Amino acid sequence: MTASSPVLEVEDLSIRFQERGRSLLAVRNLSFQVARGETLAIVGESGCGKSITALALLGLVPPPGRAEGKAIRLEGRNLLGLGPEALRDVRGRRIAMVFQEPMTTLNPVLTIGEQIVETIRDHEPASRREARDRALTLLERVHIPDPVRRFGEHPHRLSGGMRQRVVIAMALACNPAVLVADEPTTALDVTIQAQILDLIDELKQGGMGVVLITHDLGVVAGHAERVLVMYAGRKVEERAAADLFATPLHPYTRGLIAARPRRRVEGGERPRLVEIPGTVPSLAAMPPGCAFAPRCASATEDCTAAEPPLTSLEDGQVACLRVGDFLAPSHSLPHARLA
Ligand SMILES: Nc1ncnc2c1ncn2[C@@H]1O[C@H](COP(=O)(O)OP(=O)(O)OP(=O)(O)O)[C@@H](O)[C@H]1O
Repeated sequence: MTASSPVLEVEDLSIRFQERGRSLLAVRNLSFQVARGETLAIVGESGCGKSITALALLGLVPPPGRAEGKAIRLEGRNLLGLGPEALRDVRGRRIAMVFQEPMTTLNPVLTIGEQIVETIRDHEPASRREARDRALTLLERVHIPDPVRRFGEHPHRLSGGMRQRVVIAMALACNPAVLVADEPTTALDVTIQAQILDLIDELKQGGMGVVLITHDLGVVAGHAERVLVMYAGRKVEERAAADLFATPLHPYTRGLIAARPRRRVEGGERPRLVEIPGTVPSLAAMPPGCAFAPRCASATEDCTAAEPPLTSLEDGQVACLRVGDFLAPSHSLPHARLA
């Protein structure tokens, strides 16, 4: 593999669960790539398959659920089909994950320092002293003030934002090639959210690829180069972030953008939040054709007849039968043209 090849390549990933004797696909035929130093945001409402995709990247789909397909290639190595030992070795060392709630990762009875030292020594033959020095450097890297004092403190002494910084420090302990962050800021207040996202931006300057999972498109703006929109387990649009915000193509993406909470402009009214009507269908009751059709104001009869294929654009992909109409010259969509 070369320096310019993607650090992570997912090819035709499906995730299967068994429920009451039925086999259900929570994720279907998902493909994407992440380059070095790039953030790919995966967005969609609750239940669209974002978290289970994140878990699959780390080989953590809870059994009897199963990830299947062609490849989850990390630095050129296919993780699909690796045994539990080999996966455990890759996890933490080459790919690491940060969850929404830091206390799910932190052990309340160990000090911050002990936990980072343990993480380092789990993966590398470092002496206690070396691991301690590296832990202190990591605390500095994630901008924890007074790291020597914090090293000896327990997690409950820290604020939510500081705890999330510690979790990120642990994720970085072995210099992973890819960081998967699943709603890393949802539990935090708005100012702290921005600081954590800025920190992730800073860390990826070193070449780490980032997969940022969120239901909130507001989080994505300014913090992701590309955006993949999922609906009912499927990719429905993938574009460069700037293009997606300027000219969203899939009606679901447009709905998510309209539903995005926005701040009030000084002196003005808070922009109205437009909810997408209806809810994400359950896996056991997928509607025929396009899964979004029952909630879509643009849907026609054709949309319920067959599932729309994922169409390539010059700058990405979209799965909507009506995309040709949205791309017509009267629709001023300057960046998007069919490839
Ligand atoms: N262990 C499991 N067993 C059966 N089905 C599951 C399991 N985990 C997830 N699913 C199903 O997979 C689908 C996708 O769930 P997932 O949690 O990935 O969605 P999400 O978009 O991340 O939503 P959220 O933001 O609420 O986590 C859902 O329909 C869910 O019911």
